[in-house]
Amino acid sequence: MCHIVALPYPGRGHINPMMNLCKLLVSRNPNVFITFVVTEEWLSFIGSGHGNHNNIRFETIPNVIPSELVRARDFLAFVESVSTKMEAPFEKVLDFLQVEAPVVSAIIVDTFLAWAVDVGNRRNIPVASFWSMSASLFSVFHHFELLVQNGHFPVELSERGEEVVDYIPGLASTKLADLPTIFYGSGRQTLQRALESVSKVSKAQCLLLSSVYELEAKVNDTLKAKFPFPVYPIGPTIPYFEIKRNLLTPTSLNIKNEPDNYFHWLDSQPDSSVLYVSLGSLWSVSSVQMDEIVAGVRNSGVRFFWVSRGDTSWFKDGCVDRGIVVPWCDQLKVLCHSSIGGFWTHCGLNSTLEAAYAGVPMLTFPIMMDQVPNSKLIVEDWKIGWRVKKPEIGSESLVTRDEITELVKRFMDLNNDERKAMSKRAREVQEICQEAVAENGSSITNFDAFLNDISLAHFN
Ligand SMILES: O=c1ccn([C@@H]2O[C@H](COP(=O)(O)OP(=O)(O)O[C@H]3O[C@H](CO)[C@@H](O)[C@H](O)[C@H]3O)[C@@H](O)[C@H]2O)c(=O)[nH]1
Repeated sequence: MCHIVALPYPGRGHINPMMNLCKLLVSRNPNVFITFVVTEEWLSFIGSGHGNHNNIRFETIPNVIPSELVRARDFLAFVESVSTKMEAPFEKVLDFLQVEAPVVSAIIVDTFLAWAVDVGNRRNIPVASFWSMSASLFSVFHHFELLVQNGHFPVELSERGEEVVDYIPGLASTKLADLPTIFYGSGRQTLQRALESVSKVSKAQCLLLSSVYELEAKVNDTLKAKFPFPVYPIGPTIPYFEIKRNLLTPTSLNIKNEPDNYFHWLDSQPDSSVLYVSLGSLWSVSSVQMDEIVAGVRNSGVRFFWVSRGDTSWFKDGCVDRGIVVPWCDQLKVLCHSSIGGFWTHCGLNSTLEAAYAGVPMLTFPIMMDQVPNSKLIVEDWKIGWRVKKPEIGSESLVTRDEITELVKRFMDLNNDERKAMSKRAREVQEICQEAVAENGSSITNFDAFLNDISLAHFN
């Protein structure tokens, strides 16, 4: 029996891919047993949804960090708590597990929980660091010194945002304004913590990337060459294994017990006619900008499926005749429905990869952090999306309702030649993702190699 302890960073965009990776591991090998460690609050959010897997069980640590419900209000305080308060209770969980059989064979930890690498090393337990963002971004952090050496850090984006960075190993040329906001804009105070986390990876025994090898081949090769230990791209770490068989039969995606059965609504819409709108699980845009987005999409006359995260104030006049507003949904299943023709996204990596896997073109509206370079990947490198919001050079600008209306109309017009080319490319990228997770595909091969490493204690 191979007992793995999984420790995700406490946020939806990190817990989901870690859970998906764990489900895949136990499905590849029935001798794998996983203890998934989250805060008590997070267990209350996810327990019922994920708790029915025989070989995955939960352990909790107390709520020593700010609640998920308020963490976006003071992100710096949240990052500091996560960096300093979780270690001691996590050690207690390990103490408890270590007197139990089976012994812990490995820890998989989110890269941003740098301290857990030291915990594993002190106890002689191999640590696999899991990076839930793009491989390209990992390379940028890992080679941060090059930005400094080339005079690109620190800089004012308003003066130099158009300058090109072409020296990060494996990374396609990119403008400074397309680098993560943590370097030059919002979240800057947490940069030091992020850099420490990435540099701590060299003390782990393996690196798991949520990247699809073929979609970031150069940068994945660079990282493999860089580290003395295995680097495994295993993406997309999305729940494709839960829908794979149903992909081509939309009505069978129906969830019988879903209280608001939005799949019925989707079933009744024409193919590729619906714009799916979701801005992820945490961040929000300003309310002035939100007014413009809602008005712009509505005025376009395009059908829409809107995830409100419970805030329906923008739709209180009830005027949603061509659309549906839900508090939350089964996102990948929705994206795979044949009526979905586009995704207005904030470019979180999970959403990005879910759209890529589903072959759905994107309208990109990054809010912060890695979402900015993800937007560049989507639009310029993979060519499966258009930008709504240009990278910020200087002060934050508003995208108006009229601009949005015009863009959404063109984007959802299936007869538009530019749109046709983008849809074709989206299908090619979809094929790349689906091949990566097919038997003998790059990600599945990497999963198996990782499992083999753990069971043979091959790390080092
Ligand atoms: O109605 C919904 C909306 C979202 N989701 C899921 O929520 C997750 C959202 O993840 P992501 O798209 O990555 O966005 P964030 O929650 O914002 O993710 C954080 O974590 C990501 C991975 O590190 C980063 O790329 C983002 O910038 C960061 O904000 C995905 O699994 C979605 O499938 C649902 O299940 N239902």
